[in-house]
Amino acid sequence: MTPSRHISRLRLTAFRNYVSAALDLDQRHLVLTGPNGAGKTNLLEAISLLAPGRGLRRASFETVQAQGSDVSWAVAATIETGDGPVDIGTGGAPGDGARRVRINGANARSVEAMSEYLRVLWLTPSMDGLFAGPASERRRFLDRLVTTLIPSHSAAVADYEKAMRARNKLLEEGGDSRWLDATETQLAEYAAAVHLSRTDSLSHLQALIAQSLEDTSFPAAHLSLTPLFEDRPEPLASTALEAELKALWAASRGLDRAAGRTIYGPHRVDLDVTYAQKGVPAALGSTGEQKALLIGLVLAHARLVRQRAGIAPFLLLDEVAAHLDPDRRRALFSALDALGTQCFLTGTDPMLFAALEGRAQRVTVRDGRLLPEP
Ligand SMILES: Nc1ncnc2c1ncn2[C@@H]1O[C@H](COP(=O)(O)OP(=O)(O)OP(=O)(O)O)[C@@H](O)[C@H]1O
Repeated sequence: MTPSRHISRLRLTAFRNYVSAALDLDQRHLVLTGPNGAGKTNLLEAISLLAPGRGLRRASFETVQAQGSDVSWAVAATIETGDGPVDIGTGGAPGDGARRVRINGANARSVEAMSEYLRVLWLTPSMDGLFAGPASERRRFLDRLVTTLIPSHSAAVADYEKAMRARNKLLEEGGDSRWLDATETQLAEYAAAVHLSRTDSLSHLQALIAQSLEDTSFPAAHLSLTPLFEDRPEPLASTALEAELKALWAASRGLDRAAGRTIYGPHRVDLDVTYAQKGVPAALGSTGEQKALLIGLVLAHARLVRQRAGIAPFLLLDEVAAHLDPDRRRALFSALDALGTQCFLTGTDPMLFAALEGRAQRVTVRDGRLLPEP
């Protein structure tokens, strides 16, 4: 059994509409209610920044700085790990596009260092259009999923994209073929790593979903990547995949030069999502059905992180309960309890969380102030 972790203290300074706020927490879930614009999502966003990346809004760090304040923004949390508390903090100076991370008072060597102590997953209303929206959103969703399992994945994707821009520039400038050879060798190395991490993570997720197909509270998804090559199967071994990609790019230089971009590669694949039981594309489901599928996916993802990384992830569920009928809401709360992880839920109506009874702490949010309820 994975030891449960929880956030026992949370502090926000000059973060969006919070001037300064602190909250003591126990192991239970946290329910945040309050009127529109109170700061509920902002608090979830603050927690999402305890993971690598730009958080659940994908905002720039200049934007999270409280407007009109010249105090540096900061989010700090004490995590109870089972081996004692760990203090994790992140923040940046006003106008600074970067952020720093501190762990137990010392500067961390990288943002990924936080992943040793906690993982964070989220579901927000902005993900509602995931299945019917552009492929780039699904790739981003997939890469976040992979990064929660393999923290170095986001850096691998960034390396791949950088090498691809270098290749595009060389093609545009009519670069020397030896430079192109070297760039494509490097690109193939990054591409194979990115692609294999994606396929590997998806196959683990699929295996875990298959084990719980009989639980129909939230429909199970079947996920697959569109093929990397149009006319042949993909090699499973890294070196063979690198060789195939290198050959493909060498052969498509003329085409890519004319197009002004690299046409083929892992940056073009799409994540196909269907209902596992019905085999129907996810995008054809009703609004409520798509939401239920997303919830099922996030629950499976959380179980996978717990199983593979050995850390039960914190779950941030923004305005999820409002979309569910009472039976599904109860099923969601039971599923959250079964995960054995601390969940943070938001909503405007406290009645939506009545079925959670004593299993959650409640906080009212008003104008960037946190008011715990007795
Ligand atoms: N950098 C910032 N500085 C100060 N205030 C900000 C900043 N960014 C956003 N806000 C304010 O935060 C508020 C939005 O908070 P948030 O999105 O957390 O609301 P919410 O409680 O989730 O509301 P809803 O129920 O409508 O989703 C808005 O009033 C917005 O103007």
